[in-house]
Amino acid sequence: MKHVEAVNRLNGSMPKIGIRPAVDGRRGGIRESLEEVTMNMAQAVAEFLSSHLRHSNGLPVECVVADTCIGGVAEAARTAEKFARAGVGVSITVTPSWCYPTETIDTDPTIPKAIWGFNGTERPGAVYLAAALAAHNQKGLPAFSIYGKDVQDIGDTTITPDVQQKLLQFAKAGLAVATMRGKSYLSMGSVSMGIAGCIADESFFQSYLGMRNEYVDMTEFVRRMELGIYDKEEYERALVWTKENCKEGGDVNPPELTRTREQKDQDWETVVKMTLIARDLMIGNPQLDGIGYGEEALGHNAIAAGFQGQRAWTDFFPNGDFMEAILSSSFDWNGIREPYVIATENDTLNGITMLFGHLLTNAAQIFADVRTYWSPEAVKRVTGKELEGRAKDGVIHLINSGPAALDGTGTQSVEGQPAMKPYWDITAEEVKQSLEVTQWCPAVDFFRGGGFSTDFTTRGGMPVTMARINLIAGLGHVLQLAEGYTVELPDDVHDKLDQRSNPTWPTTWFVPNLTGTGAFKDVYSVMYNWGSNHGSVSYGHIGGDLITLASMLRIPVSMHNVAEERLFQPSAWSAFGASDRTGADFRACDNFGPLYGKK
Ligand SMILES: C[C@H](O)[C@@H](O)[C@@H](O)C(=O)CO
Ligand SMILES: [Mn+2]
Repeated sequence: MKHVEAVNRLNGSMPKIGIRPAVDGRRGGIRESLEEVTMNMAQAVAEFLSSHLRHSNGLPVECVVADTCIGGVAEAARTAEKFARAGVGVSITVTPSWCYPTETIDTDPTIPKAIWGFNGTERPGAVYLAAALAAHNQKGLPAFSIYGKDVQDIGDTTITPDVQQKLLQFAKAGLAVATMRGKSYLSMGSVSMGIAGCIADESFFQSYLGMRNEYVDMTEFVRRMELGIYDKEEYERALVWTKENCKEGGDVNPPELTRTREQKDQDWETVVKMTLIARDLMIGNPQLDGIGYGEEALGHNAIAAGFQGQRAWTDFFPNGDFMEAILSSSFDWNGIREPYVIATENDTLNGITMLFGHLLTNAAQIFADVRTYWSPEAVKRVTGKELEGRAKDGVIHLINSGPAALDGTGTQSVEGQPAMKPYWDITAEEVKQSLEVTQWCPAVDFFRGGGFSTDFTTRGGMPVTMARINLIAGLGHVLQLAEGYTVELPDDVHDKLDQRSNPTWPTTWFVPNLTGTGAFKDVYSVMYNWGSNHGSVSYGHIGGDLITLASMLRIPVSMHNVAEERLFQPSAWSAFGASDRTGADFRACDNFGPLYGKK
């Protein structure tokens, strides 16, 4: 299976990182002595970031360095102009020396910004850092502070590990902010079964994310299927691939609800067409121009989407599970490629959480219902077995029909452990294995129109982060997250518990890392404090990255289990209460307000 080449699927070029070497503007010795050291520092950061980061579509991350050191306002303005022309979406100012703060800082309010003030003392880089941050804070332009732990010698261009970690955490989150800006969330359908998260809150998308909302009625799928508005060649190829690679699972329906072989064969054709159509709706497809559908060829510039499905569609047509699962996965009949971000039930808030996770990890996400907390006692009662190992204090059952990416099987690995990787690191063998352990079961009674649900169980031992954005009247949007691990239960225990829920759906057994207090007192408390029916699961312990991203967007984080050392928010946040970081986050987000407009 080939890797699909890195391409930008959406309009607009990928955002760049702008590096700003700030210098003491005084001539006659001082500036001259600093020019080279400062520019070297900028080059070192540019080199470091572009060699460590890639965009989620696989394209390299490019850095743009200012033409000259920035000693005052004229050079700051020239740099801003260069950055605007180059498409810079994130800025990092670096300096080993004192400079004039208000003259040299980046004042573009919508660009996430950081300052690395070199920890040396031959020249006062940290004094500038503190004064420049004070200026940012005074002017309402929150910025991130990067200050190495150990003193270095002037001229030393090494980036110490603590500085590297901060640069990466900042840059990844900043690029996510810049990447989603100007893109769309496409609602295919509207509100599914009364789930409030499906109601697109346009002011959130516009003011907080800088995104547009686009909408299509689900009848658009019918029109495109009936009029043949899809690429017929691709459809034939997709159907052959699907028949060869997607194993139909057992039908658990009672005889009166079992669909005939003929109906099922037709359902396969429909779900494959739906997949092509949803993707074309999101990003367009030049092939459609060739068959006379120029407007459809353009798509909705959607970086994320959701499909209402239930019930308006699924009462009559096959469900969206195949479409959602395949698009959310890192491959299809065209090869191994970037996953699409698709929320089942058009839960926009979970869809955006998936987008955050995708842009931060570059990998696929698992969308799931947060369905059941199983205490050790309840498991014992039902199965007669004790939970053991990581599962010993109870587990949370994540399970939903729909878009759990097949990457969620855990058949990819990093150093022998299950993982979900960026598409360019995934091997053909890993894809094959994920298809082998997945069955596509005829949909159950919820879905009168048939369809096929993905059934697999996630391998245990994968470090993951479950997250979710919630909307609270009067407060606004808040993010919650829990870092933890997937676990595997012994087959007999798994089967008993799975049978009680829906054995035709994908299961992830999740155990959060506990801190012993608050929402992380025990596994039950995590379930109890979850803000909605859905969660999005990302590979890795990315809580720190999510918190950094949320702070850039001014979305407070209400619940997390991330150690203090990994929290990295704009420097102003500490002015809102340094000993109560969660409360400070709420106050700071409220104070500065959304990046792109009014609350
Ligand atoms: C099939 C059912 O309607 C499920 O889809 C339902 O339990 C949900 O997923 C609700 O989020
Ligand atoms: Mn659901």
